[in-house]
Amino acid sequence: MSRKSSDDYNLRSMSNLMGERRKRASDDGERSLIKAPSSASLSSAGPSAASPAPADLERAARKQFQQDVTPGFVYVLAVFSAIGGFLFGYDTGVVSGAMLLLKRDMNVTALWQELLVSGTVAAAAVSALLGAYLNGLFGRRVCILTASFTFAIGAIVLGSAPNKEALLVGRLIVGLGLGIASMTVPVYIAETSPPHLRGRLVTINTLFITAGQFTASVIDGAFSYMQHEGWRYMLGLAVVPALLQFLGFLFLPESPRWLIQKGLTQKARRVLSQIRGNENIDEEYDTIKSSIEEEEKDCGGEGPVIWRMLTYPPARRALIVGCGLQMFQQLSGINTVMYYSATILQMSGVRDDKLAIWLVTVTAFTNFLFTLLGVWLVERVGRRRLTLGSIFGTVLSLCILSVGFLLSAQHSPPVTLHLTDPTTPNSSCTTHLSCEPCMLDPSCGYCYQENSTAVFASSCVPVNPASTERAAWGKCSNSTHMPDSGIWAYNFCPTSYSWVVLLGLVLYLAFFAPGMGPMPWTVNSEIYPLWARSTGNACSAGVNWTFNVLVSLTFLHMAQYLTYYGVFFLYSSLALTGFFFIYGCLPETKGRRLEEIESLFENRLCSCGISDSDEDRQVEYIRVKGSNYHLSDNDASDVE
Ligand SMILES: O[C@H]1[C@H](O)[C@@H](O)[C@H](O)[C@@H](O)[C@H]1O
Repeated sequence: MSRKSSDDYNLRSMSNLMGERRKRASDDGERSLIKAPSSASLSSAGPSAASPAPADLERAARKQFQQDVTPGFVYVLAVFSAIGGFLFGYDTGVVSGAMLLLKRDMNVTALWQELLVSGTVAAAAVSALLGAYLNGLFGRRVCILTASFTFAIGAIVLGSAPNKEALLVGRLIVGLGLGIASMTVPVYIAETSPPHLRGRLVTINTLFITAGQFTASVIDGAFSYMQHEGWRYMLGLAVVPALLQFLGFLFLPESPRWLIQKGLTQKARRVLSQIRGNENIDEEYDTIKSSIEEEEKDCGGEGPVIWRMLTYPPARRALIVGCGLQMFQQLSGINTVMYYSATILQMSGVRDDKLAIWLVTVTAFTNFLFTLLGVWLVERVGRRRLTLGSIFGTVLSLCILSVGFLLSAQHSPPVTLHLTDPTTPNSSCTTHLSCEPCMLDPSCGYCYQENSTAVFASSCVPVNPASTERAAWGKCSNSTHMPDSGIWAYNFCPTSYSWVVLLGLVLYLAFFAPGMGPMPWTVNSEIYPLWARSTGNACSAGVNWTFNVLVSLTFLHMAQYLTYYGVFFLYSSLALTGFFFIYGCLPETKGRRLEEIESLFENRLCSCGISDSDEDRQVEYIRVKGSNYHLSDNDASDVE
């Protein structure tokens, strides 16, 4: 919707709203507080003694609205949709623990491990793009049903897989479901929520992603005690939430916006009344309808949606912002931290593998807990401030992580015994002089003794090709630890600076999780006009999955060339670039109707736009019941 029509609409809707409010106020004895100003007074006169200050109006109306026009049904919709987020987190999180057991039960080589882990993410990237087409054609509800059905089939295939080829098929099926769910669920929640709750409800989806990751880590821990076939339960259990979502969605409605777009207006009205409870839906219905009609005139254009988006400046700017946010989310290294937190924890002195697995649940829980903080903050501080604060803290904590790794590297213990085994004469391990380069070489590990008073002999030896849990030969090759056997450090070095790394890890999650974790999904669900919403979300979700796989697959290789501190420093520079991008491009969308958000991307000098720009300062909106009215400059100065 253009700025002008949005303002006209705001005037109209505010007058209607005030009429309604006055009626209600007389019942409540609130007549003295809420009066209906005329359109003229709304746009020209400042508040007088007869009309209360806009801030009071807003407060009273918001209170009233929250009391009686937020039916619980929107929460039911959000929670059932967010099971898609839970499955996203569960399926991406559970595989690391399942892999440990699979390596024992089936002969999975390193290549197959990589295929099983990244096959899902790659399939998700492709199916997220496909999801745009399905969403436009069949609607959000059918897409969510398809995704949950696909998850359920994938889980059954995985749980009963007779060989690794079947496992790969199952992982690919799960990936197809993931891609569709990840792009549809935020859109569905955004389209069914009232504006004042939209941010919070969409953020619940990311909360469920992190809850899925946490649950996966607990299930991994619990089934790691099972000698055989524990992986079947780990991978197969996803069928339960998938079926729950499928059954739930059989009874839940389609998005009213999609229905109106398809001309199913009677049905759309029914759904709107159902999800808005006792609220008058005429105004919302009219806004959606007129914005769709206007969109068809203004940006109907010719050709595929992605082409129309690229050639229509507001949609193109929104696409840049949406994809940029998703890219910087992944470039900040979240999934490296999630996947390699066991290694980071081992560096801090946790040697016991079982304990390390359980401590991963602590990392996942911290991520969950701070995402919860994001759910609480998003409607209080807004998307823009939350994202900026979050990425700034992320940059700082990545620097702390980097410094921790640097200190550990500088004080890396030396290799004192250079041994060569006749069976591996050409091993690169003998060339490393300290633990740091030895650890970074994937074919070697560091074997040492702790607190030894004898002449301390530590060596860099090849890893056992059958299991990274022990050395190929020497003191660390015993699977049962003898009193005089050494400590096998694969992927980590003993260090006394682990507390700096741990501090960095905790701060990282505390800053990343409330903002950079959920906001890219939340913002993407609201910045595109309806005609471009599915395609915009599909592209940005595709970007998220693509960078997810790129960053997590390259971590170990990059660490070999740049060392750990180099990689984390690189992530922090990328996150800093993200900070400037967000500062320059992300407008505030809090409290605005989906139909008016498009105007935030119009006529900007910068390729994107800032909400607090001079232009926006002249046009202040008071949000009452999710509707806005347009104030003159005088009035704007009175807004709290
Ligand atoms: O927003 C989510 C969330 O923060 C997860 O923890 C992360 O693993 C995902 O990649 C990300 O998209």
